Amino acid sequence: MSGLRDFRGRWFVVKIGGELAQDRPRLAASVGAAVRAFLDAGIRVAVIHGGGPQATELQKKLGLQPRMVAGRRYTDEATLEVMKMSLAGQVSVDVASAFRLAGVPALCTTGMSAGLITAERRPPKVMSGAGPEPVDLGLVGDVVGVDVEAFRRLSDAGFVPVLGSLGGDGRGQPFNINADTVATRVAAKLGAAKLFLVSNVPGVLANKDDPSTRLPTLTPAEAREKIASGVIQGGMIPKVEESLEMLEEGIEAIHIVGISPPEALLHEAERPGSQGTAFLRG
Ligand SMILES: Nc1ncnc2c1ncn2[C@@H]1O[C@H](COP(=O)(O)OP(=O)(O)O)[C@@H](O)[C@H]1O
Ligand SMILES: CC(=O)N[C@@H](CCC(=O)OP(=O)(O)O)C(=O)O
Repeated sequence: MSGLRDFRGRWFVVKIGGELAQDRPRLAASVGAAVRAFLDAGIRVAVIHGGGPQATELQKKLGLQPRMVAGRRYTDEATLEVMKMSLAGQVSVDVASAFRLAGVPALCTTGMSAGLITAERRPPKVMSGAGPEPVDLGLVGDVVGVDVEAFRRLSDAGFVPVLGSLGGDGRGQPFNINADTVATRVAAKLGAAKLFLVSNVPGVLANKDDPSTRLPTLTPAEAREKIASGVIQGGMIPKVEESLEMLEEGIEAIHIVGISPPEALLHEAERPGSQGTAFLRG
């Protein structure tokens, strides 16, 4: 067990899945309260949020057909407009509202602002689960830079930077980026002590349909075995794969955790493995 004060002056990065932003009071009571406690302990916090379900709903309202390829959204010009509207609009304001409720000074924007997240267009790639041909996802970006100094200045000024998962290149072209990807890259570049991927499940489950089968801790070797044996599937695969890659780049611990009970995130930070799944190095 480690006290939060042991992390004074270090960074914690928290990723919020879009689904969680749909219930603001619940988000405030769980993630909001935990972030408030981190700040009170002198920890620097950055937040990345997604907005997948909201974007899908808006696409459908506009008569557009969402096209997901191996968990990533094919993004043409019209889809990028939808991502701007949902990530920088609806979800950003809903997340700001939850943090306001929790007394957290969140500055909500996207990675497009200043030079926070630099991205470049992802070249066509063969993707696991999407056949043998390289897939061109359109205006989807890879993170190639994080302005660590800008994060630090916002934190020094008393703000919690909260970013929707858009990034831009030197010519100002915005790209849609998976929010788990942004969060893992930001955590690695900030040298974060902890990354929390807060999702709609309580952690990695031995049986994905039974929340009582949560695995408290996983080493990289165990996690790879669980992917190979099919225990970890679907949306959880990229989350775990990216996490393992980032552990190698220096993040000390990654926690996949839910928001039920509301104290789950805070208790997981204090006692790794008590409420979620903690990935620990080696
Ligand atoms: N072993 C597993 N443990 C937990 N969740 C799993 C597992 N295998 C597959 N999943 C699925 O992964 C989903 C979480 O990924 P995703 O929907 O991409 O989350 P988010 O929107 O928070 O990024 C869960 O809702 C669950 O359906
Ligand atoms: C390229 C790509 O797939 N981008 C994601 C960005 C939002 C996201 O990641 O939202 P969640 O965290 O709610 O899943 C998307 O368009 O859905």
